[in-house]
Amino acid sequence: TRMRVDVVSIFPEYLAPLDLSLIGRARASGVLDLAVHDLRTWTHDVHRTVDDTPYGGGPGMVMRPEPWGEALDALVPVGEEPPPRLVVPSPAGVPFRQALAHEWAAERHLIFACGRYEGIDQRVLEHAATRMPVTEVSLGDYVLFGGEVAVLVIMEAVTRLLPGVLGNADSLAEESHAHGLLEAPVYTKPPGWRGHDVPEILRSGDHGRIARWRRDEALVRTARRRPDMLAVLPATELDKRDIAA
Ligand SMILES: N#Cc1c(-c2ccc3ccn(Cc4cccnc4)c3c2)n[nH]c1N
Repeated sequence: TRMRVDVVSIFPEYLAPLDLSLIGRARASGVLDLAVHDLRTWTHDVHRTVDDTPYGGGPGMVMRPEPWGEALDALVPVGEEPPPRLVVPSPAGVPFRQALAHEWAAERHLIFACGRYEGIDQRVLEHAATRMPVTEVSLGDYVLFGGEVAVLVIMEAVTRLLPGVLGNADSLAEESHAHGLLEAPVYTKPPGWRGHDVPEILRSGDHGRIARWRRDEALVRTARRRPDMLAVLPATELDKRDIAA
């Protein structure tokens, strides 16, 4: 197996979609070995308590350190080399981008800690960092209830980069953010649909002109929707299309 992934959550059923489609296939092909664990496995009281009131006051509850400590002890064999990476989705995390997906696709073992409530006691991450690399990561500037949906997103972005998971590797090459621009629009049959026609050029068979048309469309879209992405393009890319302002 190329990659082992452990996910710990108090809502393990939230991760059920990881059994489907591409990720299901990656698991079946043996390239990905995924296990989802219920954090309450590592509680010992009759109520299986995972949360408590926050020191310093404030609203909501905080996830207790003890169950997380025992969960990580159970999931990280002593002396595992290289150590797994612990990924903790959090509103306070570093932005999750394609570069991180590529980095994490090269890991042998990932452990995802799904927080809920107001988050996980920070000492869990501090202690884990003495044994393994730890990354707090955020999907974006909006507030979710917990880390589970972030793990679904991260797992999709990472798994599709594993060898043999994507059917035709070409679609990797063309994907957005690979050439630093947004994707050009895509079309398929019928050529005319509800009065909307496919751009003639795409049906011309002139592959040179089609490639140019797609790049122009990608640049226009990027300039309109994500000017921030253009700011970081190497100048040569802009010069090529002489759209430098
Ligand atoms: N990744 C990611 C996230 C989260 C996220 C992730 C984990 C947890 C665990 C608990 N919460 C709720 C919560 C805690 C503190 C303040 N506000 C909300 C989470 C939110 N929100 N937005 C993102 N992009």
